[in-house]
Parts: sequence; C-alpha cells; structure tokens
Amino acid sequence: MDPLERMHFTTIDYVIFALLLVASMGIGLYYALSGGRQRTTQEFLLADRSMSCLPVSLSLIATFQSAVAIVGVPAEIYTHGTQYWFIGCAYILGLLIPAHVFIPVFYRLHLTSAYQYLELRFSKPVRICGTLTFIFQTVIYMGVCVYTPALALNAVTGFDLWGAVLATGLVCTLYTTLGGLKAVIWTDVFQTIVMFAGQLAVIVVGVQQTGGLAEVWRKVWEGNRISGIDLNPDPTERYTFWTLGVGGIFLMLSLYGVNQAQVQRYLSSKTEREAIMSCYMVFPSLQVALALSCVMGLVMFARYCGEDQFHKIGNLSKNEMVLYFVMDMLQDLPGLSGLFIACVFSAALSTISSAFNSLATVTLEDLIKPHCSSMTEARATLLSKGLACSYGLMCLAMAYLTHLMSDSVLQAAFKIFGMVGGPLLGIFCLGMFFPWANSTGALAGLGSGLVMAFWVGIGSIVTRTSGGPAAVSHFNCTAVQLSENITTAIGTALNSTASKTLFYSLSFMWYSALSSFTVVITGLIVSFLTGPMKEEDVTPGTLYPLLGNMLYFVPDNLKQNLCCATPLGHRVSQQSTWAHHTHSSGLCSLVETTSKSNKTFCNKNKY
Ligand SMILES: CC(C)(CO)[C@@H](O)C(=O)NCCC(=O)O
Ligand code: NA
Repeated sequence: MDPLERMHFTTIDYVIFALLLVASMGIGLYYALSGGRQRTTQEFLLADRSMSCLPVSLSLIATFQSAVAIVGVPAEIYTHGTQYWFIGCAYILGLLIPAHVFIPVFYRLHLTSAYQYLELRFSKPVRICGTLTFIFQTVIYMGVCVYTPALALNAVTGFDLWGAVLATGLVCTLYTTLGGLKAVIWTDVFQTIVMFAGQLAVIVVGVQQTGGLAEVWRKVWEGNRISGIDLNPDPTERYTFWTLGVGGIFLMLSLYGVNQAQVQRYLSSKTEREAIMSCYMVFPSLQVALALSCVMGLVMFARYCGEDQFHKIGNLSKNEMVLYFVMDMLQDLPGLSGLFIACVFSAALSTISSAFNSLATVTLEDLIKPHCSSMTEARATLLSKGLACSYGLMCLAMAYLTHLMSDSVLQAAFKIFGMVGGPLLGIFCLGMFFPWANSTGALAGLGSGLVMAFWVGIGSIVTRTSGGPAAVSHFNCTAVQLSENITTAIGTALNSTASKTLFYSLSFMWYSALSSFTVVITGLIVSFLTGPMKEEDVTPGTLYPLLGNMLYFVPDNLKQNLCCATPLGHRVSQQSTWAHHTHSSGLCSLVETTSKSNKTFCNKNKY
C-alpha cells in the first residue's frame, strides 16, 4: 500500500474480531461437554448421524465459500463487470445432480468416508489413491485459505500478519478438536450468518454513501459494468455463459457432489430426505451469497470510478481492494469494519475447520483403520482427535510455506484445488455410471486425469495465457510473476506450437470438466482392454443406472447385453433387506437396501 497511509482499526473493531473467535470457541466447548461428549468416532466424525437439514445446508455453503472468494469476487466484478454472476446458472444442475445421484448412492451405502465407496466399487488401491489425492488437495488449499485473508488485511490495516494466522489457525484447531463435526457444523452456521451480515452491512452503507441505489446503478451502467449474456463459444474465453454455466456445473459437482467435506455432511444427516433437503436449501442461500458478492463489487465500482477516486484502488492487488474499500468507507463508523473483518475470517474459519475434520476422517477411516482392525472405539476416537489437531497445526505450517513462496505459487496453490477436484469427480462418475469400469481402468483413469489437469494447469501458469494476462485463478487475482529466467526457459519449451498455446489458455472454468472426462474415457478404454467388469460382479448399491435411464428406448434384451439395464433394486431385492456384503479385499460392509430404495431405483430404470 505504498501511496496510501494505512487505515486503522479501532478498539471496537478488535473486540468484534475477538468475539468471533470467542463465540466459535464457545460452540466448540459446548459440543465437547454436551451430548455424548465426543466419546465415539460416530459423534466426532459424523455428528451421530443426527443432523437436520437447516444447519447442514448452511454448513455446506460455508465450507466452499472461502475468504479468497469473499474478497475475490467483488474485485472480479469491479474490474470485469457482472459476467461472473452467470455462475449462478450452474448451481441448478450443480446441486440437483448431487441431491438425486450422489446423495442416494452414498447415503444408502452407510459410508463414513467417500473413499470407502471406491473400495466397494473397485478395490483397495483405488481407495488409497483417491484418499491420497484428496489429502494432497486439501492440505494445499487450507494453507492458502488461512494465509490469503491475513495477508490482505495486513497490507490494508497493518493488522499483524502472523497474529491473524495464528489466532484463526489455533482457535479453529481447538474447536474442531474439542467439539468434532457438531461443532464444525454449528460454527459454520454462526459464521455463515456473520458472513451475510458483514457483506450486507457494507453494501447498505456503500449504497448510502454513494448517493442511493439509482446513483449506483447509473454509475455502473455508464461504466459498462453490467454485462449481457456472453454466448461466445470460445473455450479460452475466461468467463462466458458456457464456461460459467456449463463448466461451472462440473466445478460444483466436484465440490458439492463428491468432496469428502460435503459428503460427510450429507452422511451426518438424520435421514436421506434431510440430506437431499439440505442440498436443495443450499440453492437459494448460495444465490444470496453470490448476489451479495457481486453487488458489493458494483457498489465498490460506483464509489471509485468516474471521479478522481480511481487512483485510490487502481494499483492495489485484487485481494486488497475490497478490504481497502471497506476500511476507507467505514472509517467513521467504528465497529462496522470490524464486522466485515469478522466476515472475511468467518469465511476462512469455516473452510479450514471442515478441512481439519474431513482430513481426520479420511486418514482414520481409509489409511489407519484398515490396518488396525482390533482398535477399540475409545482409541479410535482419541486418534481422530489427535489427527484433527495435527492437521490444524499442519495448516499453520502450510500457511508458513505459502508465505515463503512467491505470489505465483500462491496462485498455483489455489488453482491446484480446482485442478485436483476434476479427476476425483471423474473417478466417482466412472464407478457410478459405468458398470464395465474395472479397478485397473479406474487407476489409469485417475492417473491420466491428474496428468491432464496438471499439464493444462501448470502450462497455463507458465505460459501466462490463462484467458488473458490477469486471469490466473478463476478469481482473477494478480498476474503470475515467476522469476524471469524460469519462465522464459519453460515458456519456450511449452510454447513451441500455437495449438499448444491454445490448449494452455483453456479457461480455468473448464478444468473440472476436462479432467473428469479424461478420467472416464481413459478408465473405460483401459477397462475394455483389460476385461470389463460384469454387472453381476459389481457390489450392489454402488451403481447409479444412468445409462439404463438414458437408453430407455433401447429394447430390454439389447440393454441386457450392454450390461446396463439390470434395475439395481430388482437384483438387490432378491437378497435380504440387509445384505451382508463381503468384498473380495475382506472389507465387511453392511449394505442397506430398504424396500423404499429398491423401489426408487426400479422406477428410475423403467424410464
Ligand atoms: C462454490 C462456488 C463455485 C460458488 O460460487 C465458489 O464459491 C467457489 O468456487 N468456491 C471454491 C473456491 C473457494 O472459494 O475457496
Ligand atoms: Na468458508
């Protein structure tokens, strides 16, 4: 913030920030001392599978609404107009598909970790690879999530950088370790409310100070910030209706459909219906969250453009812009800037708490338990608490590592989160929709999907062509600044042909789609080469009869040959209501096949 004096926090701002931490701690303590007092893994990791849809839905939103998004989206709208708002269209299918495809499959299998599915459907190695991929993705993500808001706040207000990182990291570790998933979900509820309140307050004051709604509208209209629908089919265009509305669906599926943090919330629901309801309730709330961020960007534009105000935020980084705007505008209203800072840190806390708990879950369930079958419940619970705490401390280490790295690596780290989500989505789709896919195919698919994601992702960072110089992450932060010599060297190597350049400039919004398709296609090819699975051999309940539904006009006997027709419930209903299914690898899992679920699957197959 060279040209400007730093804005300062008043005592009341500090008090509000402290209150956020104290309240979150309080919720953690409450769930440590009430209910079953966190003495079983069922309670610690799955909230006793007793949650109702309202807290679950608010928690679902909070998890993937990180501080990077809270400060990034308004800056995006400010600089490029409202095109990004069209991502709201992707929420429709991006939530309907999880609600009616992924939730029924996961919930009926009575899982704890989403990766258990991969063992039931494929094999143990596939499960381990999926788990490791998720851990890699989440560990990198949480470092960026806790560091980014602290850095921006430090730049704008001089708020101590490591004070903020340590305070949020440690408080979050404590309440996650003490209160388990119940605390994580209920702090998410509280933090979502703080998030909405903070943004709303800034918008209301901003509109008032700019001279009313009509004035804001006039300025953004004249400033060309209201974007019409952009139907340009060019896949390298960073934000068009297609990249956001279609590419965004795959991003949403990778987050709300198969990400462990979210799947765990679905599984913690009292009933399957509650889980589906919570997914439905995410829709309006997520639209509100998106609208608040976008309107905030417009108000920011109305305030700084057109007059001689522009220089004020013109040379700030994208992450700093919003914080500067808030501090500048709320100078005379002590407390309100504190509320907004609380909003930004709520976003950070709710994201990293989910990360700690879901990482503890997969580490215990997928990596440790299979090797220690004799572990007592008390030991497992203690271990899961130890894991949650360790991941919390690891988050601080990751924040430090993020600090040591250049700006470009920070960008890359956030991008990796999106890049790795696609292949994970792909492997679940391969398992659920394609009965022929076998374990070898799944492994080859996951591998090739990851290679594809990193190839395009790293390629675009290095060649700086991710749909325009300023569009490095999909939140469009500052341009990548790799040290010159490395860039030139790798750049020339990668940049050799024009078509490759085009390939690297693929819009970030398509990454999930591209890499999940790569997984499915490679997975199918390798499965057919190595001997496709027969539907009878697939664990009951792990398939979703998508092809059966889509090929409804094909005669039944032909479908039988294609191995995609057997109505799931039909076959399962010949077994006992509680089929005790033993998998080849020795994993014993109780597959719940209630008559209700059979009927649903049968009906789906008829059409
Ligand atoms: C989930 C969406 C797509 C909702 O707009 C967005 O908030 C997002 O991309 N979240 C993930 C990245 C993050 O905010 O950390
Ligand atoms: Na969050």
